[in-house]
Amino acid sequence: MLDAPGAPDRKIAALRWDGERLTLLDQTLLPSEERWITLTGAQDTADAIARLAVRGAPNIGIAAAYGLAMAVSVDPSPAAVREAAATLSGARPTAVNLAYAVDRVLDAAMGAIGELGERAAPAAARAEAEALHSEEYLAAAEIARLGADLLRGRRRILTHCNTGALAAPGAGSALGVIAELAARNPAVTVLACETRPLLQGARLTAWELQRLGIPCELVVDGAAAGLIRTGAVDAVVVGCDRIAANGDVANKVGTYAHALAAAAAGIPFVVAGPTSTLDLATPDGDGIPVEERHADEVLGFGGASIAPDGVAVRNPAFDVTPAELITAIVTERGVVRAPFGENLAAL
Ligand SMILES: CSC[C@H]1O[C@H](OP(=O)(O)O)[C@H](O)[C@@H]1O
Repeated sequence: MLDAPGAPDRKIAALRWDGERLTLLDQTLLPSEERWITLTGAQDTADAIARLAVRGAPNIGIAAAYGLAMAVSVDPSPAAVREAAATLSGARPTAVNLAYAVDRVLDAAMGAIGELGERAAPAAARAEAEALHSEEYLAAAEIARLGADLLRGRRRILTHCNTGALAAPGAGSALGVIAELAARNPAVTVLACETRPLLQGARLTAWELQRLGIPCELVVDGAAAGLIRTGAVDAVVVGCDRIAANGDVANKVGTYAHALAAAAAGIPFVVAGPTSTLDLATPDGDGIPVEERHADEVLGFGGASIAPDGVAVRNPAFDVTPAELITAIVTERGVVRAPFGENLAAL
């Protein structure tokens, strides 16, 4: 099985599709265990997205697309198709890729039903999901190329959360840029922020970079600003979960702090992501829904409690970085700079 229809098999893939079933590398178990799970439809796929067994904006969308395609194969009636789409769309609120992907497959299924009847819906839904997967695979390669061109000569790169093959097809988004930069310049090194509370940086990015053979130093999130201030970082490169029409970007919580530090230090702060993450219907960052996750994620990890019983918790999973702090947004259609509003609309 390949990680994308027609794509060359890769060492790391977060999900695989065999034409009928979606299998996921359960990312909640990494790096200690590599366990693949097989899904059957909308509910188990939505559950996997909600608990971050599969995660990362593009891969959330692709998983949901295949989850809907599997559901349509079971029951292609319009009511069942719409219910399955709603189940999947409700899995997580921030990454616009989820709604984008579900809407594409839903439209394909409903269009087939309208034109040819319910029996045509499964093939139409499957084809749309596979088309999206292939598009995202190709987008990742172009983002890596354009991002590495942009950052030519930058060596010490700080990144946040996980944006590699575990988050998006192919080489990923921001980590794909970093991998291409490292392929062109062996002196490239990465400062990977651990990314509390679910530790996507410590558990996933460090794991990916080790497998890619790219030097990486793991840092606690709170160390990033000081390292940037003292000149230890040449550029910050991060992913995105939703880009508003004015260029404000929602990304993993902690990203805004890195943007502030980068601006204060005068180094580039670069966002990388496919245009499936662009939400021109949302005027600015204030309109982006920021997922608030369960307090337990903050109160402990791996079964160990790290806070007193009864303490109150806030656990926003994302924050919004204003466009004025962003040097450039690297998409597969080109590198976008300020004025972001008109330049994003022109993509
Ligand atoms: C390539 S998109 C990766 C993006 O998604 C992550 O969030 P989560 O791990 O909660 O899915 C994070 O915001 C990354 O930048």
